[in-house]
Amino acid sequence: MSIREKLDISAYLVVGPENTKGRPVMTIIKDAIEVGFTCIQIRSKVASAKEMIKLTQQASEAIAGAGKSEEVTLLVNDRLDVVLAARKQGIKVDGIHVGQEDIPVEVCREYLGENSIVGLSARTHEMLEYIKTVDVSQIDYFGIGPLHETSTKPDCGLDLDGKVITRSFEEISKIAKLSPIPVVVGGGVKLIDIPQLAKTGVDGFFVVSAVAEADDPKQAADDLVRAWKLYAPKAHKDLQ
Ligand SMILES: Cc1ncc(COP(=O)(O)OP(=O)(O)O)c(N)n1
Ligand SMILES: Cc1ncsc1CCOP(=O)(O)O
Ligand SMILES: [Mg+2]
Repeated sequence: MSIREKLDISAYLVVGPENTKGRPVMTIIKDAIEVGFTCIQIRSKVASAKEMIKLTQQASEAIAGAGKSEEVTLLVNDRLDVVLAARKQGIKVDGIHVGQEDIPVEVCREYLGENSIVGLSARTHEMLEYIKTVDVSQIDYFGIGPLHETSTKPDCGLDLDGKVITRSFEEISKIAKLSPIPVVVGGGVKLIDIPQLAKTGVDGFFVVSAVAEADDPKQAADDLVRAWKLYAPKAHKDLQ
């Protein structure tokens, strides 16, 4: 099976050095992988290209060290240059996540090739219509949100008039039904949201602070994974 066919975005950690309260990014990534996170995105708005490549390499090694190279997907946020440079160095990195203001998905696909993951943040304005009608031929999943406003990304969900639009569970359910490709929801997601979020039928949740800022990141990650598996209709029930 190709990495695109077996993509699992059910428990998705987005993380960079600015999110960990000074703790090593790699410890948090290792903890998340160990308890069952299925996707890791390296995201930093402050790290240099060199630092991003190093983080990508360390994350890739952490995934391999856990024996999960075939099941945990490693993506880089925004930085096509970092993915290409990492691959050039022989690092296994599976693809990229981009937003509406980033490098177009067609360009990402052209440079990364068919056997890569390209994730896209859905447009905030008239999201439902956008999800129904946009050409998804180059995309593997949509990132949508926010569920709640979040200080991790204060501009998340900013509509054309400058107001932050959060998404209700009802709206998320509609999106899950209508989207031709998998959907992952993030932005303010906490453990308490997981039961309702899982029942909307989306394919997963993504978090930064619920894990990276937690007093005990490993416990927080474990709680999230267990809750998702308990409540998501599509999830494996192996932890019950
Ligand atoms: C899984 C996932 N979904 C959405 C985003 C947000 O991407 P974007 O809109 O490009 O914003 P930045 O993350 O680049 O600030 C994401 N990173 N991951
Ligand atoms: C919506 C979004 N997109 C990329 S980071 C982010 C914020 C998620 O952060 P948190 O899980 O800390 O609310
Ligand atoms: Mg982006």
